[in-house]
Amino acid sequence: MSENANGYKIELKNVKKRFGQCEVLEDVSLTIESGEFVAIVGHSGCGKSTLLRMIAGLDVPTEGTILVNEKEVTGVNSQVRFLFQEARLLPWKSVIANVIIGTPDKNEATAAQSLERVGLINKKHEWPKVLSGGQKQRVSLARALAGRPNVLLLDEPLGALDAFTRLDMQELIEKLWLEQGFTGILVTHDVSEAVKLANRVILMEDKEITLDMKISLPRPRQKDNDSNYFEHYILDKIMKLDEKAAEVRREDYAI
Ligand SMILES: Nc1ncnc2c1ncn2[C@@H]1O[C@H](COP(=O)(O)OP(=O)(O)OP(=O)(O)O)[C@@H](O)[C@H]1O
Repeated sequence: MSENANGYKIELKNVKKRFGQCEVLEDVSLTIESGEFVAIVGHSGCGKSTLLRMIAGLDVPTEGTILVNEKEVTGVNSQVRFLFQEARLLPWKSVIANVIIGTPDKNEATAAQSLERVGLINKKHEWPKVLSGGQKQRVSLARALAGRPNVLLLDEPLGALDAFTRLDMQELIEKLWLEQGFTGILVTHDVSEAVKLANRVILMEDKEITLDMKISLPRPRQKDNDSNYFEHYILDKIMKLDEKAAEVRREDYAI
C-alpha cells in the first residue's frame, strides 16, 4: 500500500461476462483496497482487458456488480484513468496540449508539473511524432496522472517497449504510485513486471481467479532472490495450470 493512499476501493461482486454465446468471466468476486497496486496475469483471451474495461465503465457486466469508491459503476468516471498499450496521443496537438487534456481545469501549469514528473518538460513544445515509443508512453502517463486520479488502470502499457525502456518505465510508475497513492491495476504478461510493481498478483485462468498472492517486498523494489522466489512461484503455478489444461484436452480428444 502506498503511504499516500488516495485511491478508491474497487469491488467486484459475482461478475459474469458473456459476449454472445461466449462466456469470458464466470462469477469473479474481488476486493481491491484503497491505494493497493494489483497486477493481473493470465493467458491471452482469459478476460483481463474486459475486466479493466468494466471497472472503467467502458463495458458492462452481464451479471453482478462493480463498485468503485462504494458507488456502482454506471459509466465513465473522470477519477478513473486508463493507460493502453499504445500512447493514444492526439497527433495534431503538442506534447503539453496533450497533457492539458488530462487536467481537470485545462490548466497549463498543472500539465507542466505532470510532464516534469515524467522527465519530459524539455519536450513540451514538440509534436508527438518526433518522440520515441517510450517518450510517448511517458506523455500518456503524464496525461493520465495530471488530474491526480484515484484509480489508474494499466492495460499492458509497456508491452511494446524495448527491455531497457520498459525497466525505466516500471521504476517511474512505481515512483509515481508511491507519490500519488492511486489504486493501480496492471494487466501484464510479464510476471517479473507484476512482481516489481504490485503488492498483490492475481492469476486469471479458465474464466476465474486461480491465484491471489500478496507480494510483501520492500519498496522501491530491486530484482533479487526474494523477487525471484515470487516470480518462480507464480510461473510454476501457470505451468501447472497449463499441464492440467493439456490433460483435459487429451481426455477430450480420447473421447
Ligand atoms: N467486444 C467484444 N465482442 C466479442 N468478443 C469479445 C469482445 N471483447 C472481447 N471479446 C472476447 O473476450 C475474450 C477476452 O478478451 P480480453 O481482451 O478481455 O482478453 P485478454 O485476457 O485481455 O487477452 P490479451 O492478453 O490477449 O489482451 C476473448 O475471447 C475476446 O475475443
